[in-house]
Formats: sequence, structure tokens, C-alpha cells
Amino acid sequence: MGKHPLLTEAELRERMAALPEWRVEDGKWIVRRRLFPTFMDAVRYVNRVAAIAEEMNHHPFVALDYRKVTLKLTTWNSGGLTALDIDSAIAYDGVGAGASASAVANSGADAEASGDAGESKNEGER
Ligand SMILES: C[C@H](O)[C@H](O)[C@H]1CNC2=NC(N)=NC(=O)C2=N1
Repeated sequence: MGKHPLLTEAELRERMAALPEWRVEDGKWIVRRRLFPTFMDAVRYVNRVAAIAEEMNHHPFVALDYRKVTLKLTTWNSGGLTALDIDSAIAYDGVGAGASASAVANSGADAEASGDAGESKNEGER
């Protein structure tokens, strides 16, 4: 199968409208951070993302930092952003909605600030 064509600037801008929680980084990556109520909610979400990635044969770079999950997408076979990255991000946003996850500003600063586990209750999913 041939390489997937890179998105033009205009195409990227247009497609990113459907992904308000994602940011373009270095013109080659889209990145999203999500904060979950508990560590296990975060782990469950990562597992759901992994299943989607396998199904699509398109894989994110994933960081699991306690309750914070960072997802990064690029199409390495094409050397940048393609429709596969956008479609993957849309699919990832569609799962884990069950967990009362709150989107974390891409700075991630508040995620660090609220990283203190002190006050968090175990609101894990059933
Ligand atoms: C051989 C296999 O299909 C390729 O390596 C796939 C696997 N998953 C992938 N994931 C991503 N993000 N980019 C790719 O170019 C890619 N290529």
C-alpha cells in the first residue's frame, strides 16, 4: 500500500476543527493530554486506545504519568500528519468518555498541580 499523503496546511487546519482538545506540535504531531480520576481509569483508557490502534494499524506514542495520559500521533511512514492521525484522534476521543475524565489544558501545568493524590476519591468506573 502506498504512503498516505501528508495533509496540507489548509486540510490540517480544517480537520483540526473536529479536535478542539488536540494541538499541532512541530507541524508533524498532534498531541492531547487527558487527566483521569484514578490511575486505573487512566490505564483502562490506554488499553482502549491500544485496541483501536491495533484495529487501525495506526499507533500513537503514549505516556502514562499517574492519572495523566498524553497521546501523540504522527504517520511516521509519511514523515508527518495524514488523515490516519486525524481519524485516530477522533476515535480516541470517542472512548473513555465514560470516565469522568477532564481535558487538561495542553500546557499540562494544572495536571502537574493537581497531581497531588491527597484529595482524590476512588471514583473508578464500575
Ligand atoms: C508495518 C506497519 O503497518 C506500519 O509500521 C504501521 C504501523 N503503525 C503506524 N502508526 C503510525 N502512527 N504511523 C505509521 O506510519 C505506522 N505504520
